[in-house]
Amino acid sequence: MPLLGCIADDFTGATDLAAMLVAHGMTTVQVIGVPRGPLPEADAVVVALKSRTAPVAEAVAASLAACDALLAGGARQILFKYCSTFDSTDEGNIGPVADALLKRLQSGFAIACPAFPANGRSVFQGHLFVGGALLSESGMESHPLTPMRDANLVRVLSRQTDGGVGLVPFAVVEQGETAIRQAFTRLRDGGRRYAITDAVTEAHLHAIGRACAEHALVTGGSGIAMGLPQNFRDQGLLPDRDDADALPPPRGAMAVVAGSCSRATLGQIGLARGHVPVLELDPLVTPDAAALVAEAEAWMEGKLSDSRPVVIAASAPPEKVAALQRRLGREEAGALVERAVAGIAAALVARGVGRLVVAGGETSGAVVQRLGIATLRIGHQIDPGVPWTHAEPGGLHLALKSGNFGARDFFLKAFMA
Ligand SMILES: Nc1ncnc2c1ncn2[C@@H]1O[C@H](COP(=O)(O)OP(=O)(O)O)[C@@H](O)[C@H]1O
Ligand SMILES: O=C(O)[C@@H](O)C(=O)COP(=O)(O)O
Repeated sequence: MPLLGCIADDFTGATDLAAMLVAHGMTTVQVIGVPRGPLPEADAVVVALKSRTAPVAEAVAASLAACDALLAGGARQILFKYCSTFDSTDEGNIGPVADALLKRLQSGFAIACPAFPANGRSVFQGHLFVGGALLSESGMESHPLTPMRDANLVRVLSRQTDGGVGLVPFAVVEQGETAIRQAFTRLRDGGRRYAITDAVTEAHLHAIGRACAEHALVTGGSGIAMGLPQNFRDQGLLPDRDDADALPPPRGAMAVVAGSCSRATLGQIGLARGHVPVLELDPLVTPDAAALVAEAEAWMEGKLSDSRPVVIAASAPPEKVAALQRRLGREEAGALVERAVAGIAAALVARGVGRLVVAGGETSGAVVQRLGIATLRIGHQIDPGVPWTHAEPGGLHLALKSGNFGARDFFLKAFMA
């Protein structure tokens, strides 16, 4: 019976969260989509949805169904995981999903904290920073699906909910658990539904986690999960574990597919170019998913190997993304490329690839669905937020990389023993 039930709004986000829980001693299984049968045996279950950019009503319905399944399976606390860059539009989906979950849990208050210091995401005076840059100047302002042009999270979340949004500022968080608890109480008693909570360091996240021990719903990035396992240990519910990340040995050829257009992924493709075979597809020249798959299939013949990866990318810089979107519309442009990358992943697996890295959140969702994967057991992290996982059915070793995550040599490093 899981202690913690998690709902993640995309698949890379789900593995990022699951890796955080494993690193803090909870065995964790990621379930793809709303669980239909009994929950897998683990301390934490992460339900991976593809709801970040779905229409609001769909995102709410899927999140509630996931919540119900987790509660029915015995979960004692629900964590709603969204992106550490708060990816959403003014219509949602973070506000509407959190509102619906609070109502279902008969609770009136939750924190919202996307901070993830190991990946440079910090929240200060309610403003989200990526490294040293405000969110709105970090590259995220050009995201193909959820351009983030305002770094003030109190304002951003206020546009997505009819509940009041307050702030627990840095000066309070610095004082630790008791001060944070008191600030939560003041905000709740003052009629606020959400507390954007500043966090710059992991010590802040541990203190915030402790202050949330009794909250029915916690919302945030994966960073917020680092303080939660200790609450269960303190209650005598979670034993000490040091082998939560064990996986079977990997086999087969190595490949990377990329549909993320983030600065980090473009840099990783650039570095890989000098070291391994790289195919860069141009959906602007070939705006047809089947034709892009056929081009990739022809290219991959004779190139697959057990000793170094191939990289196949549809990723493009902002001008090219904007051009395809002008031609096809934002949603169709994204969907076309996702279909193409998913088809290419299936072709790679059919030709013996046993170790696959997928770059991009939406892209990973499309690939996992195309491959018919039901669960992912979580292994060790390659870089913060990106673990190797073992997929069932099929036994594929899969790493789902958030577009923004990973060092520049990620596509090479992932395959080093
Ligand atoms: N060349 C391109 N033109 C337009 N859209 C693209 C292109 N390449 C990828 N995309 C789309 O951009 C989106 C990237 O989102 P995602 O996969 O979530 O990456 P990230 O993790 O960086 O957010 C996907 O919908 C993908 O299909
Ligand atoms: O919180 C994060 O940054 C990631 O876990 C995440 O959600 C990544 O989403 P994508 O950038 O769309 O991969």
